Amino acid sequence: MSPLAERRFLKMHGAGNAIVVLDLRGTSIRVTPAEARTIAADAHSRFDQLMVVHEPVTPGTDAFMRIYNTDGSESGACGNGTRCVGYALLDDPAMARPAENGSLTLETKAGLVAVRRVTDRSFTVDMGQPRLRWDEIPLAEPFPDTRRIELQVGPIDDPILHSPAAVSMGNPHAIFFVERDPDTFDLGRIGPLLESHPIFPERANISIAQVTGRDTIKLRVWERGAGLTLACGTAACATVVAASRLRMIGRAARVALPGGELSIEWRADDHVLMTGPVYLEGEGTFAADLFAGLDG
Ligand SMILES: N[C@H](CCC[C@H](N)C(=O)O)C(=O)O
Repeated sequence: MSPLAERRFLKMHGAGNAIVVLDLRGTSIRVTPAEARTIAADAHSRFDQLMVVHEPVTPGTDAFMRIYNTDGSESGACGNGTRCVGYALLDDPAMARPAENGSLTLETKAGLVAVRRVTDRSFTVDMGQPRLRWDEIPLAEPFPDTRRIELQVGPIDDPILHSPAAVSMGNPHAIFFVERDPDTFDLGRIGPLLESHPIFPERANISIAQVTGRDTIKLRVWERGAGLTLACGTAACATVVAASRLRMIGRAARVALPGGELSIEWRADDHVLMTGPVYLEGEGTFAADLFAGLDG
């Protein structure tokens, strides 16, 4: 029987991004891609990202997080999910441990993030610094200027989308800036084509963004390994950085996504701060036979 059977999880969302939080501290259990896919496929625990909390690795941090997409792939960052983990480690009766002044330092395979409470249901995450060099995104070709890369969708002489920005927030993002409403593009069809384009050796999250004011952006996201989601925190961060680099906005914006609004600031010290809501839908335990069909 899987060591995950009958373990408790929290069902949450951050601005509509479906998140499951699982606490594996005190165990040596590591969720396999197949187990993550199985959890995502169950109606009680479906997620866009699964946030697994492990014992801290680096001294001075509070926990190590592994982040799984619906397809079982792992990501180095998840903004909405990190706010949900912040809530769980500060407020959940079973998961909370004493924390320094209501803030936590969490580690992922991409580095450190810091989360702190703003209000009862709002948290700010310091997502760290954006990675902007072509080989940090990563891209398959040495683009000297990642503010616009040579990539387009549609006919060469009349592309539907072209010249996206490329940014990593610990995970790869391509952002197409458009003049008209992003909802008028068929991202459900375009997204999967671009997610796995050879220019992205680790695939990519694909965003379509419309700058609607000096500090407002409308954003739609096709997520790597998860598909269309109602919100994506790292995409919101990547989009503000990209728009700022292109002088389309200053260094902060409110980003409107289908599931809600996120406030992003690319601070002068190069750290990107994201503030947004968390919502606890409930909790559950994985059925004893949920993983029965998995070999090994
Ligand atoms: N929804 C997440 C992003 C997950 C990124 C994941 N799709 C990947 O990079 O593989 C967020 O709020 O930042």
